[in-house]
Amino acid sequence: MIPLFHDFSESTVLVVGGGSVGARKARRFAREARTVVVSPEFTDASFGDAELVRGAPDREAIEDWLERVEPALVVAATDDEELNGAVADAARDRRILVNRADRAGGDRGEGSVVVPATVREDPIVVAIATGGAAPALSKHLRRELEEEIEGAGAMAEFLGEFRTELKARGVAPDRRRKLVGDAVASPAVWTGLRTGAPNDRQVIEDVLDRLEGGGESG
Ligand SMILES: C[C@@]1(CC(=O)O)c2cc3[nH]c(cc4nc(cc5[nH]c(cc(n2)[C@H]1CCC(=O)O)[C@@](C)(CC(=O)O)[C@@H]5CCC(=O)O)C(CC(=O)O)=C4CCC(=O)O)c(CCC(=O)O)c3CC(=O)O
Ligand SMILES: NC(=O)C1=CN([C@@H]2O[C@H](COP(=O)(O)OP(=O)(O)OC[C@H]3O[C@@H](n4cnc5c(N)ncnc54)[C@H](O)[C@@H]3O)[C@@H](O)[C@H]2O)C=CC1
Repeated sequence: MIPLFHDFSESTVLVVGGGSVGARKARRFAREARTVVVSPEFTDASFGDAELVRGAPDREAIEDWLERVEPALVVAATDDEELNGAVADAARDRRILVNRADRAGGDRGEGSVVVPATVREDPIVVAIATGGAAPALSKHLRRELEEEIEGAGAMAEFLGEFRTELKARGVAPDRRRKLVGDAVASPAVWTGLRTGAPNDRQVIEDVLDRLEGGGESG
């Protein structure tokens, strides 16, 4: 399987099954997509901004749901393996992406997607999967990485502005690459960002002074 980042902002995600797994997936997708959850019962856990629809679709009713909702992705998260299989088959027939919560391993079939453990340090996103071998390990690594990359979001924002500034000043590509490489490896820049530098413009000026002055070339 190949990791990709997918924009769901104009899409619908259909979650079949309203238990704790359905709720977790619904919370995640509802951050961005219109998310509809169908289930005869819903757990007390939060479903985020998802729309909850009571129902217990069988194989045929699933076809109707897909036709009506036109989802970009379907999550099969019921405790009924056969129904999850029917959801996956129906989605595949229509070339809709499908995430089965009750299947592990690499042999997942066409159009399968896995929901990874995710670390967010906006604008940075890290996705972790274990090929289905051990989701608990994905969760464990996610927690470790959350600590590890603290502050990297601010660095990403800073470097984004820094690159724009260098381009605006007409700095040649080779020189730009060197300056950006030096900035990202500079302990002083990391410390400045982590201790809440006054503003990125000032940091950019300081970094340019320092780097162009040859004081810190990394
Ligand atoms: C294949 C996959 C399909 C998919 O769901 O996309 C899948 C499948 C299964 N998970 C199972 C169990 C558990 N899953 C978790 C947790 C998470 N599972 C997630 C993803 C995935 N789970 C995909 C593979 C990802 C990878 O490759 O690593 C995470 C990362 C994302 C998310 O789901 O949001 C989320 C952590 C989020 C976070 O905290 O960051 C825990 C831990 C817990 O709940 O505390 C347990 C109990 C402990 C254990 O069993 O490990 C079972 C057995 C069910 C049973 O016992 O019957 C199956 C089915 C099977 O194995 O057959
Ligand atoms: N991917 C993951 O992270 C994990 C996956 N699992 C797998 O996911 C499945 C679901 O896990 P939980 O949410 O903990 O189970 P659960 O039993 O709490 O929830 C299942 C939900 O499916 C609903 N349901 C039953 N028939 C339905 C139908 N015809 N249409 C729509 N909804 C229906 C039930 O009302 C219930 O709300 C488990 O069977 C297990 O195989 C379990 C743990 C973690």
